[in-house]
Amino acid sequence: MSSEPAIRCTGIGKAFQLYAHQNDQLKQILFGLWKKFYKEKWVLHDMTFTVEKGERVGIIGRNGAGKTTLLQIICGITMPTKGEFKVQGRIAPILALGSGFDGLLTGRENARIGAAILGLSKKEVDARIEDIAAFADVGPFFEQPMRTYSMGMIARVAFAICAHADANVLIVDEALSVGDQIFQHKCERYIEDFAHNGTILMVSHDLDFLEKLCDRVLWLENGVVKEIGEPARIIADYRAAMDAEENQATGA
Ligand SMILES: Nc1ncnc2c1ncn2[C@@H]1O[C@H](COP(=O)(O)OP(=O)(O)OP(=O)(O)O)[C@@H](O)[C@H]1O
Repeated sequence: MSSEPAIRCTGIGKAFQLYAHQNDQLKQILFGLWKKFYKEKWVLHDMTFTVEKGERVGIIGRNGAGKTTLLQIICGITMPTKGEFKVQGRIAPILALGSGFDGLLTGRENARIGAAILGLSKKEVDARIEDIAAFADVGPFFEQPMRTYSMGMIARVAFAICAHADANVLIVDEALSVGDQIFQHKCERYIEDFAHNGTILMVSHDLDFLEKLCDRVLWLENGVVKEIGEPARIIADYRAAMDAEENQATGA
């Protein structure tokens, strides 16, 4: 087994292109060689960190800090503007997978496609599809088009596929927040179980769960790593910063 980390990010930066007017995008395509018709919005800056094989790393930070964007880069959904990243092993991107579902296809059809995208052969998909259905536990909706699903039901199917994909790197973006309590606990048990053998990189606002699960926590602020290290310490610092800001805002 190679001693390379499961995830290595080196100098990752991400800028989105913001267009002031709708037709600026067309102008950019036609005349972009001569003039820039967009403003760059940098949301990640020079992010360098590694996640070792078998490590559980949580990512925390305020809304808009760049957590989802970072996970999307690591999952290959969006490209970094600067820097490089490398992932060793098979990724299961929980929730990100759900955003690729086709609303016209049934849960079963999307689950088959999703599992294949994650690398399962047709034979493996055939063997696991009923287990995926049972894990998702959306009842007869599994045979209905996914446009009829609630957010929580979409998350259930996405999570179920990832849980059966033989992945060794689990990327979780707030997957638990949209599920009901029963499903949340089922996912938590699955994640805790997965943590015995696999690598986990997980974004969550559930600080208690991250503190219990993770070996390290990364605090992302305005697109930079503010702190990374021992969960209890980082989470205490983060809570103190949030409390101080809230007190300032409310004049308490
Ligand atoms: N496609 C896009 N185009 C322009 N800006 C974007 C795009 N996607 C995200 N952003 C911006 O990037 C920043 C980081 O967003 P991101 O979703 O990564 O934050 P986050 O930390 O996951 O937030 P939250 O906790 O609210 O989920 C935000 O300012 C957001 O508005």
